[in-house]
Amino acid sequence: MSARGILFVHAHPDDETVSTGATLAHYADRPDVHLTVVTCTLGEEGEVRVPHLAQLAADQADQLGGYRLAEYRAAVAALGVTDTHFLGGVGRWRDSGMMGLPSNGHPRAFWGADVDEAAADLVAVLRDRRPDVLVTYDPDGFYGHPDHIQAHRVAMRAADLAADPTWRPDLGPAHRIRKTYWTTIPRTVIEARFAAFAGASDNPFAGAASVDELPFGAPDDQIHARIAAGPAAAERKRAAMAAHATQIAPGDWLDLLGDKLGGGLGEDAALAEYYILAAGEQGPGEGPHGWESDLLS
Ligand SMILES: CC(=O)N[C@H]1[C@@H](O[C@@H]2[C@H](O)[C@H](O)[C@@H](O)[C@H](O)[C@H]2O)O[C@H](CO)[C@@H](O)[C@@H]1O
Ligand SMILES: [Zn+2]
Repeated sequence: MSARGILFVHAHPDDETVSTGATLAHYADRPDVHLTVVTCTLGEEGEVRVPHLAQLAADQADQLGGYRLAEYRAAVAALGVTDTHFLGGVGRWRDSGMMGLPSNGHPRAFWGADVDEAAADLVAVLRDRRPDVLVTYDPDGFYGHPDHIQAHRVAMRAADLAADPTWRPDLGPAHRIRKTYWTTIPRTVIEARFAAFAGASDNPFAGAASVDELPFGAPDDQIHARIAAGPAAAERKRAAMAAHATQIAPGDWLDLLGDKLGGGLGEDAALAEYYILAAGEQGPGEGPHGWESDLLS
C-alpha cells in the first residue's frame, strides 16, 4: 500500500514546531505515512531572542529570514521531516509582521498576496503529493497574525481548487483531500496553566485577565482530535523548538504554547496537540469527548 500523506501549511519557520511539532515527530518514523510541510514565509519580521544576533532584525541588517531558514532546516531535521516546500519558492512571500504594522504593506508581504496566485503554487504541491489530510489554521489564523490568516485562506482555497479537474489541469490531475484539520488548543488546557501563560515572557497576550480574553482556544466539545505523542516524539519537538532559538526562548510564550500548554514535557511525557476537523468524516474516537487519536483514521 502506498504511503498516506499528511500535508501541513504553516506561516513562518517555527510554526511547524510550535503548533504541530509533536504530531510531525509522532508520524515521522512511520513508513506508511508521508509528511509534507509547506511554509509561506521566511519569518523576516520576527524579533530576535538571541542578543548577539539582534542586528539580523528587519530594521537593521534585514538578514533574519535567511538565518531562520537555517533554524528551520535544523528543526525539521530534528522532527524527522524530509519533505518541505516554501510557497512560491524560497523567499517569494515575506513575513508581514504583526497585524497593523507598516510591514503589512511590504510589496512582497504575504498578507497582500493574491490568494488565487498563492493557492496555485499550493495546488501544484497538493496534486503532486496527493495527501489524505491537510492541516492548517482556523479562519482567525489561530491567534490573529496576518500571515496565519492568509495561510488559512490560501490552504483552504487550494484544497478546493486542487479537487476541481477543470481548474488548471496543467498543474496535475485533480486531487480531493479526505480530511482537513485546523490547529487549536482546548480552553481547559489554557485555563489549567493560565497563570503560567499570562506570566510568560514576550507574550503578546500578557494583558489578558482570563482565557476569555485570548483570541485562541476552543471548547473541548468543538475539538475532534488529540495527538498524544510519546516521550521520543516529545523530545524531538523539544530539540526542534531549541533549533528556533531566535524565536523561542525558555519560558517565553511560545515555549509554553509549544510545550507545557500543549500537554507539557514538564508535566508528562505525552505531549498533546489538538485539532478541529474542518472537513471530512471524523474517525473513531476515544475518551470523554470522543477525540480521534489518529489524523489518518
Ligand atoms: C509563532 C509565530 O507566529 N511567531 C511569529 C510572530 O512572532 C511574534 C512577534 O514577533 C511579536 O511581536 C512578539 O511579541 C511575539 O513574542 C512573537 O512570538 O510574528 C513575527 C512577525 O510577523 C513572526 O516572524 C513570528 O514567526
Ligand atoms: Zn507564525
